Amino acid sequence: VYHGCQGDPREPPAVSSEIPVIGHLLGMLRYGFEYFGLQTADQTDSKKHPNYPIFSLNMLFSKAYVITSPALLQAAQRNNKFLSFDPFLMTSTERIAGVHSRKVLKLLRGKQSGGDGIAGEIMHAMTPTLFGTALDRMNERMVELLPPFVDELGDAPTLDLYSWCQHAITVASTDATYGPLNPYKDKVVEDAFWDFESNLTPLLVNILPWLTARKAWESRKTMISAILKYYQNNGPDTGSELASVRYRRTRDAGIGIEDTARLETPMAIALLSNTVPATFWTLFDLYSRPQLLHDIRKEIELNALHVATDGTHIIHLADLRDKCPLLVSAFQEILRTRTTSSPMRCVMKDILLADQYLIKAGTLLNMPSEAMSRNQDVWGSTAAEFDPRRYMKPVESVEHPEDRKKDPRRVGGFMAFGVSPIICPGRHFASNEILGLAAMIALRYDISPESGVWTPPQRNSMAIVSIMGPLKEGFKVNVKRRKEFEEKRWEFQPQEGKGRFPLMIG
Ligand code: HEM
Repeated sequence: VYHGCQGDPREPPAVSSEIPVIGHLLGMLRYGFEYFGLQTADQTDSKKHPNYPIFSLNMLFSKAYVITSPALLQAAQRNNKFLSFDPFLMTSTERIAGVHSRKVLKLLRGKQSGGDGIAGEIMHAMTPTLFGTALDRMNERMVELLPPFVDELGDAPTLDLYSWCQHAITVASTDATYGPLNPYKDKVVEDAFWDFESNLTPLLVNILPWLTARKAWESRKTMISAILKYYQNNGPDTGSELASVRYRRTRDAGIGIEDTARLETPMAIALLSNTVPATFWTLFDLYSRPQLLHDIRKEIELNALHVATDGTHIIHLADLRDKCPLLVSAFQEILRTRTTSSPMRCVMKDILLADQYLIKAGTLLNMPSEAMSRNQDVWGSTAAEFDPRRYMKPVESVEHPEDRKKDPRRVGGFMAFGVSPIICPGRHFASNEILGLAAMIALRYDISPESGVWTPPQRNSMAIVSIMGPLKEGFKVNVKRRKEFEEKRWEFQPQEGKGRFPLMIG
């Protein structure tokens, strides 16, 4: 528990809000975790947002420190054992998943907070299910499902590209995870999930949620009963290792089947809420740059497209990974420039960060990517620019000799998949899915915005857990089949043991 500001001169400087006392709290309710990033230095408004390496925000009953410098981010990483994610995990278990049993919450809570540490164990057990042969199996299923969606893309001349991404990714990702009895196969359950995910803020605020968060509350009920049915029909037996490991570990810990179903609701958030907007922005950022799109099409066509004797056009995923460095680099640049990742930890003990700044036990520590992703110490003088070749190794950039001097490793600045030691284990599955889809669409279709201009659409701040800028409304586009690839049969070919992408992590 934080006992108020002690006024220690070593504490980071406080930043005031326009509305006294409750301003920062209201800001968080309005903008979600993105609010912390909005407080960091901004070239257009440098007086209101002083360029401190760390500052504090008084939040009525608590205090949050916001780190904006990569050096202090690394200092925080060195003190990781005093920074905990557990309180957030428990809040999300209660408010998002809706688990209220004291006994179950104690089982799940971290050992350092007096619990049995089961939530941490389940998380730990998931990591190997998203690598190696388990990842191969999920990729195989996922890429079987995507081509029919891409085939249909050209059927209607105008469509909402965001809804299209949402439906295709939901079907392919949940089927690859849950198998033939996938509870999200039912469109009612799919729609319930997106109503739930897009309205999480009132659930988290938790004031009479059955009234104030009605949509999310009702949608969650629909999801839970579908997941329960999936368990009753032994769905995990025919699902991925990810689904069966989560089910088994939870049940083995002594948690009842209904609470196990509740605990499964946040899994769909991890699986979908970043991948969908990341797919949309990947398409948006490639199609809005005609020269880059042209270069990437050429790269894929030359290196990853194979034509079988019966004329089937096959995109090899391992070739996208190993032989299309521009595509992989541009994807990471899109993640760097679009992410609103803002890792948050609870401070468990007073820490003197970098021998200079005192951060006090019971406060929150936030590390918003807005500041880090654009920091010149990390990214050099082009930090503010979109450079699709930024991550290419020297040998890969024959056409661009100026890239030879670049060091592809950037410590402390790439935040899209989190910061060590909490790094997204689903990043390889997501990259296979997003890059496979983007590659096939790029070859087969021309896409232009219905409005005539690629103006970035508005984002939905109520979808508080997504860090990839989910949209508030859709984005209408015109789609035209490219002449050279009309009327062809298309497939993906995954390759055993080659599912991991060489991605940057923070
Ligand atoms: C482009 C897509 C994705 C992005 C940008 C992304 C991003 C992230 C980030 C930033 C974190 C760390 C959160 C924090 O520190 O507070 C995270 C954690 C996590 N992600 Fe992802 N993610 C993506 C896709 C996926 C997928 C497809 C899965 C599952 C198959 C997944 C599963 C997870 C899990 C389980 C964690 C928690 C890890 C832990 O606590 O140790 N993610 N992700």
